[in-house]
Amino acid sequence: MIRFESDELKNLDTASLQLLVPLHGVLMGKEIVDNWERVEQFQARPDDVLISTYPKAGTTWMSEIVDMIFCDGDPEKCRRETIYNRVPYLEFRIPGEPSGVEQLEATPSPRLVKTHLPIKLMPDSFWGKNCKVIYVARNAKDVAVSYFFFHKMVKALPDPGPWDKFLDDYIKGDVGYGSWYDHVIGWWEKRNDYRILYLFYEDMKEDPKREIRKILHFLEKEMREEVIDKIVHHTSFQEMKNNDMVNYKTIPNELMDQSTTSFMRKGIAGDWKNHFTVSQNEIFDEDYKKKMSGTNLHFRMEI
Ligand SMILES: Nc1ncnc2c1ncn2[C@@H]1O[C@H](COP(=O)(O)OS(=O)(=O)O)[C@@H](OP(=O)(O)O)[C@H]1O
Repeated sequence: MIRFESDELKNLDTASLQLLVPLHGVLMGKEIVDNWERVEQFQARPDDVLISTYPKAGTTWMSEIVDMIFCDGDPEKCRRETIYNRVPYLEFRIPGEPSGVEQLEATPSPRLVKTHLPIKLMPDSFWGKNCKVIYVARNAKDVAVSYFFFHKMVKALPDPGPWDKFLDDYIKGDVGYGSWYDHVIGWWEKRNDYRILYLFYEDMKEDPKREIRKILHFLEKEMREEVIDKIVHHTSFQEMKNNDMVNYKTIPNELMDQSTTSFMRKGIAGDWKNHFTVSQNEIFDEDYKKKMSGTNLHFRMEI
């Protein structure tokens, strides 16, 4: 279990964690890259369920929904542990704590696994074992804003600088996990080759019950109406914001400083309109049109 209590971690200079290095052309945290062999050779199990997203697209939300399903809709069972111990983060690595791979190796089946890896970096074992994957995609502009605030909060990420600079880096894919475009398109193109359920954050906001039904169908599970309603309630933004087992408040301030902005920040579709200037939006839209021109993948920028 990750407790963020080790002496090694307490004495760590967080600046050493902020370095991004390319891995097969994708910028990633150096700690992840240093541990890459273990990730690449990870042994999936056939009943693993993988939750995959580009950062800030709704991973924690989906993780809580799927764990609620696995716990037959019992919120008390979900409160047994923090989300990062219930749904280990495959490529996670921080000195002094078990890595995501180590955590997963010690987790009994059926396991829920979190990843932000682009599909081209996925360990082969997930495909060999025909694992089910739930992918959540969120519109590029809201992800940019959420990722910017996340960089300000998380001391293991590089200082994002001012918003204008961060947006520029993000458009170019010069951020951790690389280009949003490569990520959402890469997973979209393979959605019919493997058992992938491709969902959208905006659809979940619009009608969470409808999307939870899709998840239940995909996981071949049935639930009574009132249990589904309970899951919708327990995984609403307000409930999750106040739930210390999912809002990351258990992480020490030195690693994640939530004093100015919270992990559960706004939880809406369309917040980008409060942050993009008219000119930033024009530049973004022009670049977006080019990069998305070859795909039939469509996003709603607001609902
Ligand atoms: N229940 C619920 N409903 C709606 N929105 C929610 C919910 N839970 C988390 N969130 C919002 O998701 C954003 C965090 O994304 P991730 O969980 O993918 O972050 S991470 O990449 O795993 O760090 C972050 O988005 P922003 O508020 O826009 O920053 C969270 O607020």
